[in-house]
Amino acid sequence: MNDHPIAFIGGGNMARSLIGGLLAQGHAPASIHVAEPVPALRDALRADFGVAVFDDGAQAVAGADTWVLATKPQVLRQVCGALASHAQTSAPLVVSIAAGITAAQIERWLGGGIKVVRTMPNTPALLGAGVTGLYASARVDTAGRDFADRLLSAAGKTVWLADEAQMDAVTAVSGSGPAYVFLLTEAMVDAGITEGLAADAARRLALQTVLGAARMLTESDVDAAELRRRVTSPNGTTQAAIEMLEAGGFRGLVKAAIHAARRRGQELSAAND
Ligand SMILES: NC(=O)C1=CN([C@@H]2O[C@H](COP(=O)(O)OP(=O)(O)OC[C@H]3O[C@@H](n4cnc5c(N)ncnc54)[C@H](O)[C@@H]3O)[C@@H](O)[C@H]2O)C=CC1
Ligand SMILES: O=C(O)[C@@H]1CCC=N1
Repeated sequence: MNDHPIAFIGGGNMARSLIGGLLAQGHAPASIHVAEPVPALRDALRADFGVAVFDDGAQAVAGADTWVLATKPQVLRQVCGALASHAQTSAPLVVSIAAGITAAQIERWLGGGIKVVRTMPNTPALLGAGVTGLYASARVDTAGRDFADRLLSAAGKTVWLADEAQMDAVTAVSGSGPAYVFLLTEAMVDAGITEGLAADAARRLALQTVLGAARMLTESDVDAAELRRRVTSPNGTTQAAIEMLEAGGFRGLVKAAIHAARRRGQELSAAND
């Protein structure tokens, strides 16, 4: 797929992460076209990646048989409307990364009869350490699914879903998920400073702890609950901390947060239809 032309519509943060992954996989920069209205972002894309940049979507999709929709959900209807006649002519495989917006909405906005793969990557894609949930609409054949899988594999792991209704839950767990880990890290650093550590020491201790814990989670067969138990000595320091988190409703709060994110995904679909 390395010279297979791909058009990105939107050249913001996530598009940059995916483009970085494609280039690391050996994709030819000249075969990546990006439509991005902000001149400074276009300049940065050209300078950083050597990709072909355009201020107009129609120019970017010319000759590309895969389109990646990477704008905010709020502008996607308008973006698709402007590209509908091109979609009808060239019948591309359309891969969306937009939160909330359904495959059926995209297909309708592009004039109908279009192959759409709806995906939800996350920002560790920048390091090739992301994870993406994917759902293919019925029109997408095996070759289209394989292509989408390879495209998103450049950003990390892939998880296919048979039921599109689950995509908002994917968004809530892994799409938004890095922010939860960052918030926990911020809170750990702040608390360390409150307990008397220098800011730099608190930061280094917290960051390496998150990295080490993530590696233990992903590099061993032991589940999170058992790993937690192994840190928690009876009547020890961890037990004191965990009891405080449980008493404060930590698990319920995480559930409520993820539910709120899933609901917002559904609202984005309805509000931008
Ligand atoms: N940031 C994240 O962690 C994740 C974001 N997403 C989804 O990715 C999409 C993009 O998000 P970000 O990259 O964070 O946003 P962003 O704001 O960094 O990028 C969107 C880009 O689209 C450009 N744009 C606006 N109108 C356009 C048009 N008519 N044609 C072409 N480009 C246009 C904007 O100038 C901007 O650079 C969103 O739909 C979001 O739901 C998905 C997974 C994770
Ligand atoms: O916050 C958002 O809406 C996007 C989708 C997942 C991560 N960022």
